Amino acid sequence: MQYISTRGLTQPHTFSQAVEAGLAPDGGLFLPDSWPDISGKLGDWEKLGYAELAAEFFTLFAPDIPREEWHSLTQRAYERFDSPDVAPLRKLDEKTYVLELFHGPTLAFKDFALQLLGLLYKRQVEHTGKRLAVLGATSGDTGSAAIHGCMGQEGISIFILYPNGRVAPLQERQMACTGASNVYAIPVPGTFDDAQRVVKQTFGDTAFAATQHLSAVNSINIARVLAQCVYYIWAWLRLPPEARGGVEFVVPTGNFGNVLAGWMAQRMGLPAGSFRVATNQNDILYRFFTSGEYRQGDVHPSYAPSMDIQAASNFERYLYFLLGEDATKVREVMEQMRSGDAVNIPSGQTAMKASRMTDAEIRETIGRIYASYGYVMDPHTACGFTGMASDRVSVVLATAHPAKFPDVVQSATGAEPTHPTLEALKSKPLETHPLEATPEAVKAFIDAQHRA
Ligand SMILES: Cc1ncc(COP(=O)(O)O)c(C=O)c1O
Ligand SMILES: N[C@@H](CCOP(=O)(O)O)C(=O)O
Repeated sequence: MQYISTRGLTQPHTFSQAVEAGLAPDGGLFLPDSWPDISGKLGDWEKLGYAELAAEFFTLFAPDIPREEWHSLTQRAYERFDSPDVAPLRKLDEKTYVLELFHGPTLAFKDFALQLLGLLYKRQVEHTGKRLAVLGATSGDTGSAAIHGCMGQEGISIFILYPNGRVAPLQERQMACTGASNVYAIPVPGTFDDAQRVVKQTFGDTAFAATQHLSAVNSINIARVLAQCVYYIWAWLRLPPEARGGVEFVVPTGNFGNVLAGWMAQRMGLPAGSFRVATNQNDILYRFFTSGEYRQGDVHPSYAPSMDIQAASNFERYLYFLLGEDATKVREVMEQMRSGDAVNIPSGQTAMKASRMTDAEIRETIGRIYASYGYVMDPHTACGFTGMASDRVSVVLATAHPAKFPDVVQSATGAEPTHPTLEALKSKPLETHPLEATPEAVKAFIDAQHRA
């Protein structure tokens, strides 16, 4: 299997090459050039543990890495999760399940891909001898998960840009209190979208990217999305058989990587029913899926800060399919979006459902679900608990631990959620490297800190 770019101007890459690059040199996103059919494998996969399932899944997409090595990689990636199930599926009632994706080292779903990606980077450094500069933007969770996947690793420096003052205080501590010498937590002015734009512009300097061995750690990296497909398969296999076919996955969404992973699993033959994109008040995706118009607006800080996003990177992968896998059309539409114009796209048969929530509704929902089930959830997960389907089972993806966002959770439930990992961070010194939000500033900083 090879990996092609959504913009059609990049030579096909192997899995390892696509992972190393992250973003395709033509500015597009990598996708597999063919899709395996997993429907016949689900019966065998039902007996596997999480790490084994992930290994079997990846052997279909990355034949350049031997199967035994995949098993060793996934075993190591998921051994630090604090639940034996890795991704436990909790039943709230006959119609409602929660897939808990916050049992990894940084207490957010990003650990599923980033623990593995850290090991893939390590392997890459060992195989090629090249020192990698890993670069990413975060609205809070990707940054800490990426840092925990890479910190202390020989041959890797990691640079994470985040919007100054717009991530939760504990998320910032997870990035800036590691004490690791290869980690650079970089607050920049503006929003997550500004940080992500600067990261993409930095990759746009292909000579710089090549000289510094730059790799993208956001879900623009195809390994991120593939790793996230696995927990949809896992959850589907854990549902009662009669609930599986129609199941609706409800996915708190910002950069569109998480829900795209589920949709891709369905495209490979996972017989899931439907997907609902759950947004906060930054509702560009809600507006798209309900009207067909993709129009960027201003970002407004919310109780679910990791989803304060208006320019969802992975939407480009979805667009590629909506536009009939026509890379020329993707280039045209992406250019239209870049110049700030609204874009109208027929959503057609592949349309997902969508919902949105204001801050007041998020707080009310956390309180209501706690009162009804005794279940405490974080504000991103709460965005999923509206407009539940009445005719089928729903699985809501719980994307972060409530203790990462103690203020809103405490105001909704009356009790402060805590976690020992986060408590330990409170007394540690913060080390940040503030920069201007420009590719020039970022390149100069990487140049000064990273020995390629
Ligand atoms: C806690 C949490 N929930 C949901 C999301 C949305 O995920 P995605 O960006 O993959 O759509 C994010 C990040 O955006 C997040 O950090
Ligand atoms: N919510 C994310 C935003 C970046 O998403 P990614 O999946 O593209 O890395 C975050 O926590 O940073």
